[in-house]
Parts: sequence; structure tokens; C-alpha cells
Amino acid sequence: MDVRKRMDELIALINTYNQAYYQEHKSLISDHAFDLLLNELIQLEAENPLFALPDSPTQRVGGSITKTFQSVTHQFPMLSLGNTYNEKDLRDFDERVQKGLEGEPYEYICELKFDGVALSFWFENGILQKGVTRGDGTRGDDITNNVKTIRSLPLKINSKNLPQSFELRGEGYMPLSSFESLNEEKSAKGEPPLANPRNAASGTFKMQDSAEVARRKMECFIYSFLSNDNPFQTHSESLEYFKEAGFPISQTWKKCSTIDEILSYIDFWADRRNELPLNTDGIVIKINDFSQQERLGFTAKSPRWAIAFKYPSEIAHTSLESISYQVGRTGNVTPVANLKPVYLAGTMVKRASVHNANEMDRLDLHEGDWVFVEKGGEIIPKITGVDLQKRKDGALKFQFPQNCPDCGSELIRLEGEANHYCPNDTKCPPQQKGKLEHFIQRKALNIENIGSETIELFYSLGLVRNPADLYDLKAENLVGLEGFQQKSIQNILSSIEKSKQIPFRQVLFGLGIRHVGATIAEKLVQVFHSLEKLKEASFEQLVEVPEIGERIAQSLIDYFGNEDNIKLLERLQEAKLQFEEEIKEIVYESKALEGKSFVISGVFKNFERDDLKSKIISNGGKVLSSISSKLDFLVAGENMGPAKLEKAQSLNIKIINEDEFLSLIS
Ligand SMILES: NC(=O)c1ccc[n+]([C@@H]2O[C@H](COP(=O)([O-])OP(=O)(O)OC[C@H]3O[C@@H](n4cnc5c(N)ncnc54)[C@H](O)[C@@H]3O)[C@@H](O)[C@H]2O)c1
Ligand SMILES: [Zn+2]
Repeated sequence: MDVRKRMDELIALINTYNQAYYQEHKSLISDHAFDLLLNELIQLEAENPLFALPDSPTQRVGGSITKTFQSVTHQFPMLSLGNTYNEKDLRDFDERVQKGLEGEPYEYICELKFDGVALSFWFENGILQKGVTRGDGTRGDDITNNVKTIRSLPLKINSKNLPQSFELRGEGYMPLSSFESLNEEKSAKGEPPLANPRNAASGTFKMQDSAEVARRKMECFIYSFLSNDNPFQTHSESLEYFKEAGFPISQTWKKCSTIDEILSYIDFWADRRNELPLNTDGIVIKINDFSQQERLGFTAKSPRWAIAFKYPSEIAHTSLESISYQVGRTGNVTPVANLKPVYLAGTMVKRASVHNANEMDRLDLHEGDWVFVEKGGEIIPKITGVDLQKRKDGALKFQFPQNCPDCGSELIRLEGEANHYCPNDTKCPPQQKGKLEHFIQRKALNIENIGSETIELFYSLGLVRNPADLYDLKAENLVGLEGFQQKSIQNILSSIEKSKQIPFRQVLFGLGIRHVGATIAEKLVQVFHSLEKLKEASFEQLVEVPEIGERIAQSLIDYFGNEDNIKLLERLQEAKLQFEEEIKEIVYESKALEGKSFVISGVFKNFERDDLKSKIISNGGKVLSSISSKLDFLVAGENMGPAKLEKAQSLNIKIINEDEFLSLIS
């Protein structure tokens, strides 16, 4: 083959993938496939140095700066890392290090390679001045406001033992839990889910609305210290120092002296890394001593004193046998692909999730298709593509069912939502079982001695169909059941009895009302204090509560409007569960804002958004979620969305800043 042509082809492909990846936060192909192309190009350039272009993607960091943020020049370039996929590459790296250090002893620090976005934090006199993206490695975007939403990141540090100016670098990420709830929200709104937590993180840190960034609960791990005036001898010393000072430093790093020790570190984390709150795609191996790092130096694109080892690709290729439809606790129907079992990242995979009907359409799944299955950060692998070359002629396309597979009710798909759901929420068996499991969990009624299997058994025997039935259970119902001894019966009954003391907020959460998670339940109890008051609350009163949007309000109205739910609540009240709790009353500071309505947008100097909401409410005002002609004030913070501003201006709404707001109540 014409080498030069292949090189051009590779460059074009890599540039396309880089553009999508760094600018649009999209992966058009898997990382492993991308790395193969890049490595092929590196190889060809090494063999044909005359053809190597100075601006080849092998010579540059893949990202770039954007026009939406101010760009700043890095004091120290932010580079990439060389990649290895096997032991031999690691040993080659070690040999190069050995040569470079001319026989001097050295040690490595191994860290996990966190899969998020690189961030740089600039400190002056111990104060965080700027948060910057990697950009093209030389210049990055100033995203300070977004970076400041990371709660675990201290914004200042006692600077006594530190140089006047220094830089910390780390990986910004979206915790898997935030990623999942964001995708749940998206799917409830009928928007396509975000592909993976990393793309979600890079997209989020580049958002204009910092308040939205804050809502997404971003996090970071710090992994390096840089300064022209470095007080530390070694990398590990700096990690320990900043850990001590309260910075988020993952305690997963380890000192290793030999390649064998590194290999056992790699082994150690191969599976355990799946238990971390974020995705990792490998490990990073760094020379510990700063002066040795300096002597080894850099290539155009990466340091010579560090390398990344990537865990083998987690993609499998297998055939799709059928699709089943699972009904969840809240009635959501999720398609699940049944696969011909295949080995993937250490486990045998038989099933993969497909999310919803949109995703089924997007993948265009046909009977007998061969599919690509990938393990992201989620525990359940998902289908990421179809191998069209293996599709059989005349294969039928899978159709989403019209009726609930468990109870036969006609499925509903709300306008704008991606999910179908079964509306028979009080009688559909998987929903009933799901609600029971939800009810007994630790964060809800914490009924310790009952697990899923017991629920399944009680349910199948008709002993327990809803939470209230639990409180009617008596020892004589359980005696004689297989596996139930005197002792275990006692334990079950006493943990049910104990749950009667669980505070109202947990009971409310335990009811499993759509969209009412633990935090929302707490908010509701804070404002309404009792079930009676909450039941009476109107839609308008509900949406006034901070964090309660229209979707949640409607869900509560629907819940309390259902006869079966009312009966259930009556029985639970008879059983003497807690339905009242004083969390914190709204103490009115003044009535200065009485009769006035507010929408807030953007980020504020003196307030968190929720604090500002409470401030408005505690001064008698109302907080609305959207702008209409009836609105009195729009409180505008920094980085507020342009659409909101435009709308407010077109309706002649008074737009005030934080200080003007404060003067309204002082
Ligand atoms: N799928 C695609 O289309 C596509 C396109 C472009 C790039 N990529 C992926 O991105 C990678 C290239 O990106 P890159 O240039 O950012 O290199 P890289 O991600 O492989 O390595 C450098 C980055 O690692 C991160 N990192 C995580 N933990 C670290 C730690 N403990 N210490 C130091 N750094 C740590 C830093 O953010 C640093 O910028 C490729 O390997 C490829 O997998 C994929
Ligand atoms: Zn059903």
C-alpha cells in the first residue's frame, strides 16, 4: 500500500475524531480504536520520517480553545501522555528511563488514570485565581466560574510554605451518580442520554451557565503540582502535602520501584477500579523525583518521565438473541437486550441495556443482529453499535410493545418523554415489588431483616402486596415458611416495628412517588411538615418550593389524586408510621418582598442559588421557574443564559443584579 496515502488518510481520520471529541464532546469511535489509528500513524512516521508533517496529530495535543471563553496562556504546557497497552511497552519505557538517568536509582508513582477532563488551577498567594482547560496544550479556556462549583476544591490554602504562585493540575469529572441522575432526567424529558461520563464532564465544564454546572455536582482529583520555585523534592511529597491541606487527592496512588510492582498495581486495580465513583481508563506511571523528571524532559506532545498504561479495550462483539422489556418501580419500561453470552472485561455478559425506544430506534436493532457491547462506567454494559455487515437479509426490526409485558395495560408515553411507562402503578406486579423494595431500603424505612428474596416470597404467597401489608404481618403468617426459624421471624417483625420510628422525610421518600428522591422529600418536609399539609398543597404552592419543578409538583398531585394511594396512606397512618416532622420553619425576616415574584439565573457572588431562593421566600417573595409577563424581577447573576435575558428584555421585566436585590430587602 502507498504509505504516504495511508498517512494522509490516518491524519484526516484522526483530525475528524479529535474535532468531534474535543470540540463537540462526542466519541465517534471507541478510545481503543482511536489509539490504534494514532499508534499506526506514530509507527509510520517513525519509519518514514521524511513524510512526517510538522503539524501531524502525533505532534500536538488534540484539543483547542473555544471562542466562548477567554483564552489564557499556560505557564507550563499541558501535554498529553504516551499510551501503552501491554507489558512489553512498559518495559521499553522503563529502559528509556534507565538510559536517560544514566544508571541513577529512581522510583515511580503509580496513579489511576481518571477519565474526565484535565484542569489547571492557578494559585496566587494561596488563593485560587483561575481554572483553565488544557485547550491546545499552550492556551486553554478560562473556566474559573465553572471550576469554582467543585465543592471539594478548596479556594484557598495557607500559603506559608508555598511559593507565591503555583499551579495544581487535576482531572475534573462528573461522578457516576451525577451522570446517572442527569441521564434519568434527560430521559424523563425525552432528550437523548449523554454517551459517557467523560464526554458529559467535558461538555459540562464548557457550559455558559455556571449554575447548571453547579447543579451537576462536578468533582475533581488533583494529581500534580507545578511551580518555578518548587519546594518539594518529589511528586509524592507534594501529593501528601496537598492531601493534608484538604485537597481532593485520590488515595489510590502507590510508590513502585520495579516494573513487576507496577504490574501488580495494574492487576490490583483491574476490577476494583469499577467500584470508584468515577471511570478510569488505565493507570499513569510517573517518575517520583522532580529533578529526575526535569532531566528526562518532554517530547513535543508528552513527558518522557511518565506514561499511561491503558486497560484492554472493553468491547465485545456478539449476537443479539432477543429483547425483553423490564418494568421498573415507577412503571418505566426499559428494553433489555439478551445476548449470546460473551466475555467482557472480566465478566460474562448476557444482557445489555438499551435505555428506551429512542435508543432502540437509533441503533435500529433487527432480529439476529450482531452488536458491539461496551462497558462504560455503568455496571450494566450497553450496546453501542450494530455490525451491519452481518445483518441477515429480510431480518425484522424490533418493535417496542404497546402493552405492559407484565399486566397488559396499554403503555403510555408522555409528550416529550423518551420513556414508555405502564400506568397501572398500584397493581402491576413488578411495580408493586419494586415499590416494596424501595420502601424497605436503608435510606427509606430501613427494614433490615428483609431482602429482595423475602419480598419476592411474601409477594408470591400473596402475604404482602404493598407497604401497608408489612405492618399487618404476624408471626403466625410466617411460621412454617421454608427457611424461617423462630429467630428470623422475630427479627423481621421487630425490624418492621422499629421502622415506625423512621422520620417522615424517609417515609415520604420510601413511598416511591415518581421524581421524589431523598433530597426532594427532605425539601418537601422542610416546607410542609406533615402529610396532611403536603396532601393539601396546590400545584402553585409546590412549585414555589426551592428545587421543586413542575414535573415533581405534577407527580405529587397525581399521586395524592389516586384513590389506592390514599387508602395505602390511611393504613400506614393507622400503623403509626411517622407522618410529621419539623425540620426547619421558614422564619420570616421581613415582608419586604410580599406579592413580588422572582426568577433567578446565573451565578452569584454572595449566594448559592438555593440560599438566594430561601432569602426571597423568607422575605415574603415568591420564586418562579420561568419568565412570563407576570414576573416582577429577574435576578441576574454572572454567566446567565442569553435566552433568558432576551426573553426578560422583550417582556420588559425588571432585571436586577445581586446588589440591587440586597437593597430591596435591607
Ligand atoms: N474516541 C475518540 O474519538 C477519541 C478522540 C480523541 C481522543 N480520544 C482519547 O483521548 C486520548 C488522548 O487524549 P489525551 O491527549 O488527553 O491523552 P490521555 O487522556 O491519554 O492522557 C493525558 C491526560 O490524562 C489525564 N489524567 C488522568 N489521570 C491522570 C493522572 N493521575 N496523572 C496525570 N494525568 C492524568 C489528564 O487529564 C491528562 O491530560 C486517547 O488515548 C483516546 O483514548 C478519543
Ligand atoms: Zn404493568
